[in-house]
Amino acid sequence: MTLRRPPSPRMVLDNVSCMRNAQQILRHVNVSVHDGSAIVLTGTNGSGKTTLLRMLAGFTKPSAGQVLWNGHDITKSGVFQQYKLQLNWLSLKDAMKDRFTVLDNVQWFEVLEGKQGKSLPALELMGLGRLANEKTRMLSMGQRKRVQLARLLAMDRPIWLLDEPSVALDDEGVKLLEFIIADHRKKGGIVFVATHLPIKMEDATYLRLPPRFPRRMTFVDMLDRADIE
Ligand SMILES: Nc1ncnc2c1ncn2[C@@H]1O[C@H](COP(=O)(O)OP(=O)(O)OP(=O)(O)O)[C@@H](O)[C@H]1O
Repeated sequence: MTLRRPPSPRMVLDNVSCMRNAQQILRHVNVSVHDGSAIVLTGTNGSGKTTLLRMLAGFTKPSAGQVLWNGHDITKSGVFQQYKLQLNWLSLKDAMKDRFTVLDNVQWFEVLEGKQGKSLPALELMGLGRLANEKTRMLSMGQRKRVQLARLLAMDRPIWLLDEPSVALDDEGVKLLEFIIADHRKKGGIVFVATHLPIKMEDATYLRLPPRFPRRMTFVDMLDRADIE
């Protein structure tokens, strides 16, 4: 009988720390990520969720430790050239051109990927088919977020880095987000999500980043005390 070795993780954050402006933001983060996994980053404002996503995207380098992809350090230039093609980044800055149509704003990214035919179905799935030929400046915030989600689908890359993806979405939008994340994972995709809001994801790994400073009394605490006294 031969014993099959378990698959190696696709990504490993190996004792990763990060400094910004001479300040320690992340300390000794360790996590192994297999295909199909979801990693949910939580923590108070300023705890470093976006910093961690930026590091995974290669915008910021770890000050110690390594991010490994297929066992290779992503900061090595030969590796990064390949790794960056795996990434899909969604943040509060939506990188959309207001004077372009909604469809153009998705298709542009799809064409850069050398792909075609996915943009309109992706917009339709997001409930925006009717608006595909409207100028993007006509959209509400939640509709813009749906366009960003359509872009994820049209670009179809394996590793999604999502910073607050549910902000501005209505209930149906959040369900669509949960659906596309589940579907992506079923196909082996990996999702990192930084969020303050609940997003349903089966068997997700939760990584709660500690607050950077001891908590001081806030206005909310004062209001709570006023209730008691
Ligand atoms: N460009 C920057 N240069 C230096 N320090 C930065 C920069 N951007 C953010 N920081 C610092 O890094 C810390 C972590 O910020 P980050 O945006 O990663 O937190 P977060 O957990 O995503 O917060 P939030 O919940 O508010 O989105 C903050 O305290 C901030 O002061």
